[in-house]
Amino acid sequence: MENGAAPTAKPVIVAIDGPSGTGKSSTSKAVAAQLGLSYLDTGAQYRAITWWMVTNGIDLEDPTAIAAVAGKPEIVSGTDPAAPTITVDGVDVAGPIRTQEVTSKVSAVSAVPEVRTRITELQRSLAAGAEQGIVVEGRDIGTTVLPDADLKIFLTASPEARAARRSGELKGADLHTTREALIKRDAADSSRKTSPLAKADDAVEVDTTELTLAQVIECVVTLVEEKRAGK
Ligand SMILES: Nc1ncnc2c1ncn2[C@@H]1O[C@H](COP(=O)(O)OP(=O)(O)O)[C@@H](O)[C@H]1O
Ligand SMILES: Nc1ccn([C@@H]2O[C@H](COP(=O)(O)OP(=O)(O)O)[C@@H](O)[C@H]2O)c(=O)n1
Repeated sequence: MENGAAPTAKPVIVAIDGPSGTGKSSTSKAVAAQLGLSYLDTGAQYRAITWWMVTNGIDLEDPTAIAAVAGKPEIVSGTDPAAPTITVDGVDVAGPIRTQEVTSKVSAVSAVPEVRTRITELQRSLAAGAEQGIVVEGRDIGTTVLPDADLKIFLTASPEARAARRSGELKGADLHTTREALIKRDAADSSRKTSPLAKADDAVEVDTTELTLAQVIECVVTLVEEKRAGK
């Protein structure tokens, strides 16, 4: 090696997709932290643009109205897995993007092609700038945003397991209502025309229903290490 410098590993790009409550965020954050990679929660970006539209009184029943202002808010994502951040026009929206109102409206906003084009550009630019590599989680990362990712994972879990995990987070939330809302959002995300929630042909599917979070993390870390070792 010239100058005796240690060989630097090529940045690794990992795409993790799947429906709500399958463990994408928790797994992606932990894998990125363990392997020294950046981390991007793309759902947070769609939630952030939805929050801006709600706050600015945009008619979310009208895709043309959404498209007309899709370029207006400035969305900035911090990609440190130990402390991910999200701001809209300089305002920290990490809390407000998790309200029931935003959750119930995000699918309508994320289905609009102009919104997807805008957010996809941001995602590609963050992935390209990640020096060590990045774990990007969402719905269309392996299929559309980063089709050349080094590793693609598609997480699944039964609707019952996913609803139980979500209502555990939303303290006191009714299990049946949570399950119905989750199934409705998955259906909307899977059936939209532009870049729907889908498993890429070359993604590794991991059913997390019977696995602990620690087991899922270990499984993904092993898959990344195998890729890096060229297996
Ligand atoms: N394999 C698992 N077993 C049990 N709970 C899990 C598992 N994976 C994730 N969780 C929990 O389920 C909830 C939803 O996980 P999250 O990572 O936010 O999913 P997603 O990003 O796919 O919506 C979190 O409270 C998380 O701690
Ligand atoms: N790559 C992505 C990520 C999220 N989304 C949209 O953003 C919403 C919120 O995503 P999220 O990852 O925060 O959802 P949860 O898994 O936290 O429930 C999804 O329901 C989709 O409508 C998307 O369209 N494409």
